[in-house]
Amino acid sequence: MASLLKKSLKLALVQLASGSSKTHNLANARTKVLEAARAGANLVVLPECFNSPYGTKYFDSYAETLLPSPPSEAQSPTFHTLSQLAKEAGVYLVGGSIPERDASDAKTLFNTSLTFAPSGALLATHRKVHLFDIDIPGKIKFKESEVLSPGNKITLVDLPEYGTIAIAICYDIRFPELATIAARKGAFLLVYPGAFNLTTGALHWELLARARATDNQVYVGLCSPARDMKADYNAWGHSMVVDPNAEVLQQLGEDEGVVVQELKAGRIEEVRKGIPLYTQRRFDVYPDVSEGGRFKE
Ligand SMILES: NC(=O)CCC(=O)C(=O)O
Repeated sequence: MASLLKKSLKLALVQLASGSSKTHNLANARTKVLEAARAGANLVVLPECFNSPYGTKYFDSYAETLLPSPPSEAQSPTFHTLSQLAKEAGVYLVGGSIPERDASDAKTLFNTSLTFAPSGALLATHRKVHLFDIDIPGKIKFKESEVLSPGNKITLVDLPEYGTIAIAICYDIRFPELATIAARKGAFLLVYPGAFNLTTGALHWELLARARATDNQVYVGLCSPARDMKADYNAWGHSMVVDPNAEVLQQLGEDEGVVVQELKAGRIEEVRKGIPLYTQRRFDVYPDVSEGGRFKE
């Protein structure tokens, strides 16, 4: 059986400490991505909302317009920084996410991830599909939908030398259908830039990463901002890489840092041979969600 991951790849997760200065956040991202590239990374991931503080009151003032593509420098300094950086570092770069302003309706905002090739070309755009609306009394209330609109597609990205990865953002990880469709379409890695918090991070961050790996027998990478107890929103941190057998290969703590992990060609097939879910599914009993006809690439 051909390996989904065609050749071994070094994945880097950059757990960035972002603050209120977009200029500083972009410069810091550049320093850390170049550091990851020097450590041998082929694919580098930044956190959710890496160029701004995370919070509904910030999205409008930090938002950038991404269309027409490529946007001008004035429309999206972040697009240009990431594109140049991918090229300078010679890596595939999943640019975490940024607040995006719809080009045709200035009031409409999205939480959007941009992925660039080592040539600097934009490969994919993912708008967060499931907005983070929760209310746990006495703990945390957050309502992204007050200011953001949801995306409406699953995002698969072909990295020609390596294979296909799937990009989704944070709360998207709670919806197993999205991950399963991506895996059944051939993704070897599910990447989630994400900013969990001290309540749900402690409960579910690792659990969800390992669950999505277990369900789908693929690699999973979660990339968080560093924790800042002076910020309005305290990110959980703990960026982690999980293998197709749900083992946590590496995990950061709360502080800024970079983790570089080799993903091995053949490992997915080894795990699937041992526990052959892929040949045991009962689509005569329940539908194959990846063949539902509503899948949009
Ligand atoms: N930024 C987010 O989507 C946070 C998601 C989260 O914390 C969760 O528990 O889910």
